[in-house]
Amino acid sequence: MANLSEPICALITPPGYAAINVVRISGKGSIGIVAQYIKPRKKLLNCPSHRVVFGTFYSREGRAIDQVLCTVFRAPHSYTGEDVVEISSHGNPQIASQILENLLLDARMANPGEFTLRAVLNGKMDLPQAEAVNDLVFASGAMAESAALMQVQGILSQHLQNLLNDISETRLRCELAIDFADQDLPPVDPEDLKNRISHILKQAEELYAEGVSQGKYIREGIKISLVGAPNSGKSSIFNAFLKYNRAIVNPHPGTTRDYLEERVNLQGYTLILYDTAGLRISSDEVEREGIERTRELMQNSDLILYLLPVDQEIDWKEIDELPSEIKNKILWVATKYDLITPDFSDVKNSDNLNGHSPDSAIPASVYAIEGLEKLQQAILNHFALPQKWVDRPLVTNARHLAALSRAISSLKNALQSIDNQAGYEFTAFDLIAASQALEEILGIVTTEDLLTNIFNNFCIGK
Ligand SMILES: Nc1nc2c(c(=O)[nH]1)N(C=O)[C@@H](CNc1ccc(C(=O)N[C@@H](CCC(=O)O)C(=O)O)cc1)CN2
Ligand SMILES: Nc1nc2c(ncn2[C@@H]2O[C@H](COP(=O)(O)OP(=O)(O)OP(=O)(O)O)[C@@H](O)[C@H]2O)c(=O)[nH]1
Ligand SMILES: [Mg+2]
Repeated sequence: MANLSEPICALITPPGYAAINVVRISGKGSIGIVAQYIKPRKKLLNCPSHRVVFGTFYSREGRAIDQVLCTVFRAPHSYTGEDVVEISSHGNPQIASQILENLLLDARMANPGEFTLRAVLNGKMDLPQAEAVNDLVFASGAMAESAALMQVQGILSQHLQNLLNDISETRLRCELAIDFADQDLPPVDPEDLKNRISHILKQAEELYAEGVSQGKYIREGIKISLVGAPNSGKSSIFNAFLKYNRAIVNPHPGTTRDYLEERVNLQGYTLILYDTAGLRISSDEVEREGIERTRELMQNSDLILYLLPVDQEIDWKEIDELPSEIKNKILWVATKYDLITPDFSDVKNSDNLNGHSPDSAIPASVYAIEGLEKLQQAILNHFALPQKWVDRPLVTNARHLAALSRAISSLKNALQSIDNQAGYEFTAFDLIAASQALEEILGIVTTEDLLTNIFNNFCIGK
């Protein structure tokens, strides 16, 4: 790993013209490095932490480059835990480049995520907090933002730490039973041990279940494909969700051939919508390829909106032949419902479909006022997602979920070992394995590979 505390610098605002640009330098001697270029020099050198100095930045040859504000953070009281200076200049990219060029005489360019990596290595934050910093930067909706912020604030870490403490205490009891088995101590009560482990297991399982059913959708968005017979109104619904005419809509069946993908925000959630080629037996080679892609998309979607237009005969054979794992993620939608009634305020699901649709079909129309409202609500209800914001520990990250799942297996083994009267060594062993899995999430045990992997996905300057 690169020399910790060696000064690193980067532009931390987007490159280009702006009101202000900010260049950050962190590491040993950062304040002195910047002071070489700033007048009044002494004022910067003597500046206490968390203060701002107004001055002029001069190039090494002595040419004035810009009037700047330097914000000083003194180790360990900074984002990275090192000495940090942030130099705000007028937002001309050439000015920022010149500032950076001068700093690069004594510092090197920061790698992606390197400031945050240092924050982790200097104990300013743990790994889930650092990962959440990146999630926060790339969050695509209010829900993802609130979940990431919870994690940045350490709410998830604290919860995991509590679980770790409970596991440790339980393990200690097992070890006492092993070490002092031959002494005259009150014997360890297996029921008490089981209760303790069950309690930990329950919390871990809840965290996992919520992570799988909500966390992933919050962080990565919900993949929803629009499928149905040709002309069932897929592209129209797609456009209505996007609020612009992205896809071609036409009375001619078979209009959409390849699928289209677009992201749209729904009440703070990101929906990744796919408009697809209509499902039907076709002799046209291009259309057949499109239909094949639709089938693949259905496999990969979190939810399928299967459109059943109220004015067409429905091909039940096509639907019956769908495999059950596909059927399980279908929401039936009765499209073009305005042809039955233009007023959506009092329609119930499924009424008036002439027996064409399953009972639970949701009425929808792109031509009626509020014609999509029931559908949008049904989508959110389907995932039982939080309505306002995330206000409790939530696992959103695949790495965390995988480790949590291993912790759960080990806790189950620990319970089993008590039931089997295998000996408390085995229980203690399983509890250690559970702890290790949780410690992996927190980054208590890490490898350079893991860190490189995580921080490579960050942007420069973070
Ligand atoms: N200008 C600027 N804005 C920013 C950041 C930054 O680094 N610079 N941040 C990051 O990218 C985020 C804020 N994160 C930060 C976290 C800790 C400290 C800090 O100075 N911590 C000290 C003092 C804490 C205190 O006074 O309570 C410490 O931990 O000791 C600064 C920024 C978002 N906004
Ligand atoms: N009355 C009514 N007509 C609709 C509605 N939605 C779509 N249509 C009409 O139905 C026809 C087909 O719409 P599309 O959105 O192109 O249907 P599609 O499922 O994408 O069709 P393909 O791409 O050919 O499979 C068009 O003439 C639309 O104007 C609706 O809500 N109400
Ligand atoms: Mg279409």
